[in-house]
Amino acid sequence: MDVGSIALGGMTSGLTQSMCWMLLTMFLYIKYAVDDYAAKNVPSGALMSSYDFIIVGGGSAGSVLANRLSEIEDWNVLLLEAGGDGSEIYDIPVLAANLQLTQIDWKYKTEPNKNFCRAMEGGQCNWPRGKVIGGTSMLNYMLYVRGNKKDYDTWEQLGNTGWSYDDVLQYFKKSEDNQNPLHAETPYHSTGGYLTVQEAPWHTPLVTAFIKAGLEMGYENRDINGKRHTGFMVAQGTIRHGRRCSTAKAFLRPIRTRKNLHVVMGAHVTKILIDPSSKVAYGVEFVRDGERLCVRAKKEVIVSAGSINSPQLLMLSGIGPKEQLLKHGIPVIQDLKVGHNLQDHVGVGGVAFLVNEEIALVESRIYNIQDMLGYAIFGDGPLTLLGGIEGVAFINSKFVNGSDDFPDIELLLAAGGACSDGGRNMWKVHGLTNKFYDAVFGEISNKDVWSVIPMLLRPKSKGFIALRSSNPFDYPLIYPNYFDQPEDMATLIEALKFVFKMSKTSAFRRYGSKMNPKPFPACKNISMYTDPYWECMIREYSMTIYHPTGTCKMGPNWDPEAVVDPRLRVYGVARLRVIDGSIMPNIVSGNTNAPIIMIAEKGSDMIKEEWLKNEV
Ligand SMILES: Cc1cc2nc3c(=O)[nH]c(=O)nc-3n(C[C@H](O)[C@H](O)[C@H](O)COP(=O)(O)OP(=O)(O)OC[C@H]3O[C@@H](n4cnc5c(N)ncnc54)[C@H](O)[C@@H]3O)c2cc1C
Repeated sequence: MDVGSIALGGMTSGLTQSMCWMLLTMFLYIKYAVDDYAAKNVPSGALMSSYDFIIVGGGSAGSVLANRLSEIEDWNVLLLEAGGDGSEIYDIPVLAANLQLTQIDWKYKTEPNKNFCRAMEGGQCNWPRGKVIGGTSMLNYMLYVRGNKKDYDTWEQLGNTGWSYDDVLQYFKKSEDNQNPLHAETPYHSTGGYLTVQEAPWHTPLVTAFIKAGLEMGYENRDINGKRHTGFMVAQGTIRHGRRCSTAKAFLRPIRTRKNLHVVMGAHVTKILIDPSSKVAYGVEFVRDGERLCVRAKKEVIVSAGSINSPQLLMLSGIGPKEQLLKHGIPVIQDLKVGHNLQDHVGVGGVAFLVNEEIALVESRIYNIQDMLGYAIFGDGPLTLLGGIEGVAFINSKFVNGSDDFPDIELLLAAGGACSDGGRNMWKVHGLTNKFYDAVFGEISNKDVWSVIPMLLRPKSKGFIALRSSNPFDYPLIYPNYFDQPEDMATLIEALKFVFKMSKTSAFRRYGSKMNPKPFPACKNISMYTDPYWECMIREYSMTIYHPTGTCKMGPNWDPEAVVDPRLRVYGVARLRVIDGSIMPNIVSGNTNAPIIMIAEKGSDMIKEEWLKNEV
């Protein structure tokens, strides 16, 4: 599906809206037509036979690596990306959800499981991932969240030397250009990095109500990426002048003219070439425009294809669980627990509260000439909202000790809900059946609502990724195993109870907040607002918060599950690293983009340390 038509579909109904759409598109076209979005796409004929480093995947991590490694002028770097170039249309923050199910999304689905995503088509949850330069940072919701200090200290305690919070803070700061002076002047933030971080320049009154509700419930309004983690905050995002700041824009666009970096798009890597006797990686094989090509790596191959594709590529190349590789007829080079340890943040959707004033984001209202021009010319207005998310909070359920500052629940405030686009697209993006949408949201379509998506920060349930076949173009099998561990469900129920209570604070009562009275069809025989009812809602409208991690786990050599060592080198295979979200031993207590950028910053430095030392 074409991005323009689906992303901007809501703008195209009616003559005026069509004109608005045309004006906006023309403006963005004239402003940027002369430039490539992120990089010049090198034609196959101009490729060299070998490069010092080959990076597979130009996503959140891969774009950072391409930049940092090509800082060394004597090194030649090749970045291979399966998707194409970006576009200014993808950069309109409020449209984030509309980028899903388009050609820049891999459009993964989980295998059906009766414990979750029951209201979804085929009982499968949609798992979007970016297939474009910038990867998932190009279709994410742009929230800038780092997680908890204890996450990284735990990584170190697990035997990953060099990954404590004190070690990694410098790498968060290295990439950051925080535009909020109140944050920037603290020891936790910095300015001048490639990645712009700021609040959306425009807000609805709902975010003020959210912060006030937090105060009423005993939580402070604070920088949740600073000294303490627990609290409520107006979200900061990876945006610049009100537009998305993907890693492609941040890290690749400024270095377009570097001669020692070749960026190749539309290149699907099908295999890492490894000498089976010496177990040394020496290149990659990829398919581009139907042609099979091979390139050699003089120093290293770095796999940054994300938490689904990195394990798939390793397994296709002979690195993975022995029984699984043999089942698919793949010769085993190294028997490792690739694809295991899958962790994701699961939440619950559809928790919508009606308000009695026109203060929320309703699609048909925000697509007007004034707001579009405000966006195009000044980078302001409702189109700058981070996928509609305005507030972030970290709270403690009864299962954790509040004084530890290690919250177990994150809340995301959306100034709208699944019904805010009048049933045009959001239900498809969430994978819901048409029947479910009509039953629950039909009567409140286009009404003013706010929602909170609560998410579980440290799930105990773990899943895995497995090969479907040895064909690199077949999608792998995804088993998230949400709620396998009962504690996960118990915590999420507490989160829903908190949100319900929050809707009754005076801050939200001021707008007459009232939960959507329509029960979920499968839950209608259960008393509303009881624990069994909340559980039923969670199992029906389970939602990934899109953070799969851990499938190429980093760990010390005594960890039987480890795939890479603390320097991100694949165990048993020389000159091969994995650097992306898949290396997280435990998922961080927050959104994953900033931590993955940090991982790539640190990974780049480790590579430089090792190779530059050898070259002296
Ligand atoms: C809808 C959505 C909303 C999100 N919102 C947020 C948010 O608000 N804040 C936040 O912090 N995080 C968010 N995330 C998560 C975050 O964006 C991701 O965790 C992060 O971008 C993943 O980075 P990565 O480098 O591991 O993988 P990716 O960024 O996915 O990069 C992998 C790249 O490799 C390419 N690739 C894969 N296989 C191959 C192959 N075989 N050959 C060549 N190239 C290949 C892919 O096309 C892709 O470009 C969101 C994610 C989604 C999907």
